[in-house]
Amino acid sequence: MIRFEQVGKVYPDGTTAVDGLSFEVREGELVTLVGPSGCGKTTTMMMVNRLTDPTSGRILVGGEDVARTDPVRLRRGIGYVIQQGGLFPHRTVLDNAAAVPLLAGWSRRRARARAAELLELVGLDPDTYGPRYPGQLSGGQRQRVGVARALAADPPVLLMDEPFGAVDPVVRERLQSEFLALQAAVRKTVLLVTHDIEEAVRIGDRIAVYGQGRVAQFDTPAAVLGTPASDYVAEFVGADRGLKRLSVTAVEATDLEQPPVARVDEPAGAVAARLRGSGARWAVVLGADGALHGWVAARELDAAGSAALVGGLARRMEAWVALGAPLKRAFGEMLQHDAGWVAVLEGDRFAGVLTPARLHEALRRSVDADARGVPRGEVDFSSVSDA
Ligand SMILES: Nc1ncnc2c1ncn2[C@@H]1O[C@H](COP(=O)(O)OP(=O)(O)OP(=O)(O)O)[C@@H](O)[C@H]1O
Repeated sequence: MIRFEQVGKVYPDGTTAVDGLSFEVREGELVTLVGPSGCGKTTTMMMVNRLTDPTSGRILVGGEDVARTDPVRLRRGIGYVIQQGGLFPHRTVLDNAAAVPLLAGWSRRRARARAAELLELVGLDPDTYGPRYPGQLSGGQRQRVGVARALAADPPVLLMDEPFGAVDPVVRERLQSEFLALQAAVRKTVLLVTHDIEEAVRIGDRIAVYGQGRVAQFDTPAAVLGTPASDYVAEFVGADRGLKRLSVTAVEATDLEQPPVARVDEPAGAVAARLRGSGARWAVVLGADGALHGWVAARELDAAGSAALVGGLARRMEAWVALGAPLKRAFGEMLQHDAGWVAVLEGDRFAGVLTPARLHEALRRSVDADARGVPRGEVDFSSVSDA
């Protein structure tokens, strides 16, 4: 969808910003460009929508050479999100979000209706935030408006330059999750610049790791972490790449243990006897439909009358993740709730539990798979919640 063919850029003062760039962003794919400051990431991006032109090679968007495409027409199909949102300070949030459709000649009414829809989509209530000015928003809210504005004309391609750069780490992670959920729904072809390797591996389908003006490695996050192409890449992704791997390895069904299970409508006595038989100290409690209801301790079953129903004794399951979520999320849940395990759900059905030992095995499996070049289960980021 976006294809770089031997692209080079030398600025008029003689600075070589990029040299010999060749890679392709497939339709619906999110590629992150990551690298140290000044390595040519922004220049790469600006050549796609012709804010600057290459001095050698060519760039194709949807099969068309951008050098032969009228810049105005080209930019209509390419949303652009820049750091801090790049909003017009003297226009309301609603009018900022409506800016691109208005430029494209939509009526004010239709553009505003579309803007309101997009604000809603990025989690901003249009009635509350629409009439405000950018100065009256938090950094994270401004970024969201920036994303809404870029999406308003429904362009197939999105360029994002450090879109989550100007906010604190907690907001940043939330914006990333929200954006990934949004991207799962809208499936744009995205080129996203960041200098944060953590962000690059978390959200990229593939990553281009930049050295000075060149791509040092172009591959999936798992491959970049697992088998860095050079010492430069290894150093850039960092010594803690084992930890980063937690972000890109999914919780799979085979990682799970199956604890004893009880139904809400079972009497406590029967379940207590079952647990005594197996030596287990607790059981997972499921509703009649197989959905997770909570958990119950053997001690509490013993203390209750044997005819009491398990459903009334169960406690809420605080620590849980969805199947396909990254291991990092599962580990985070364990730490946050001081839990020895987390429940894993598939939809709202209980799939099993992940224990620290199983988490460690999953991580090993992921390292081994990379060593053998075996593709691993995909991390389902839509399952990443902000709770
Ligand atoms: N208009 C320009 N004229 C001359 N040199 C430029 C111009 N714009 C950028 N450069 C140079 O080109 C190189 C690449 O810059 P670019 O902004 O693409 O890097 P970057 O990787 O996006 O950096 P950062 O992460 O700091 O934004 C740098 O050496 C920069 O100084």
